[in-house]
Amino acid sequence: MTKIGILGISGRMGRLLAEEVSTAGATLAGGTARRGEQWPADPRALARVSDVLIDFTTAEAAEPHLQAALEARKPLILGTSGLNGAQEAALAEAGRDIPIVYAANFSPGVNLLLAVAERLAAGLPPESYDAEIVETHHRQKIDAPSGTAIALGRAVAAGRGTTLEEAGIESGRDGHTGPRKTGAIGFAALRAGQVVGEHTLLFASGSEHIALTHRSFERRVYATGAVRAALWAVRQPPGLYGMKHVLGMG
Ligand SMILES: NC(=O)C1=CN([C@@H]2O[C@H](COP(=O)(O)OP(=O)(O)OC[C@H]3O[C@@H](n4cnc5c(N)ncnc54)[C@H](OP(=O)(O)O)[C@@H]3O)[C@@H](O)[C@H]2O)C=CC1
Ligand SMILES: O=C(O)C1=N[C@H](C(=O)O)C[C@H](O)C1
Repeated sequence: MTKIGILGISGRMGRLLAEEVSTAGATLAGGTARRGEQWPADPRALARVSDVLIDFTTAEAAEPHLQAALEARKPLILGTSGLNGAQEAALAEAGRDIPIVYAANFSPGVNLLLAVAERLAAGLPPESYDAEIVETHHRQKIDAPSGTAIALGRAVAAGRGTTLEEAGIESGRDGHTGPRKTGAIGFAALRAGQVVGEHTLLFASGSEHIALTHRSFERRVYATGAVRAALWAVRQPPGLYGMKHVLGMG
């Protein structure tokens, strides 16, 4: 049985991941947490006794976790959001040595939505159709825009044959912003109550709107996907993969 180690096992996602490991017929190798009260805080020790690691923690913690996976030569499933460019570049580098599945969202629905977003963007010229992404999450979420919102923005940019950085980002508009920049991709983030995760992608021209909305009603959908990715990753050669590869959409 595959031994799965969970980095961040005390968290909202970590607790569900621990349940999903046994549901999927795998073994829980152990877990870590920041405070180390119930669980130890040493990712290296966990990596040594695990066949594969799953990380749902913070961007700050993701770096030492990546090092632990690299040192132990164990696959890593990374669901943590809020990584910066340098941290994402380090993942690409590490993918030369170990299998890594890095996904902003492990739900099947969101990964299909990403594919549809890219397709739609390819057919809707940016001169006529403004792309706006609105996301809503629970009040505890510490990063914005969400990883999924950024992934949607990247999908739109890819469909338009460019990158998010080149297209331009308009985020958190406030005050005298001036008119919208043609081709820019807009982001708005709401934090309210205990919303699990909602994302809407809007394409709006002067004469029509297309709005695509995904709502998660329970976090378990992410946990199930991440454990599925872990069982897939142990059979893969080194590489940086996404959930689309796990789902056979790559
Ligand atoms: N890709 C996807 O599908 C999804 C991604 N996420 C992302 O997963 C991450 C975690 O979300 P969530 O479970 O809600 O967060 P929580 O705050 O509930 O849990 C965070 C976990 O990480 C641990 N942790 C925090 N800081 C450190 C640190 N410096 N070193 C080691 N461990 C640390 C915490 O330990 P302690 O309890 O001791 O503080 C806790 O176990 C977020 O980035 C979120 O955006 C969430 C859902 C789906
Ligand atoms: O923090 C969360 O809760 C979530 N984070 C991920 C993100 O940033 O997109 C995935 C999901 O939306 C839930």
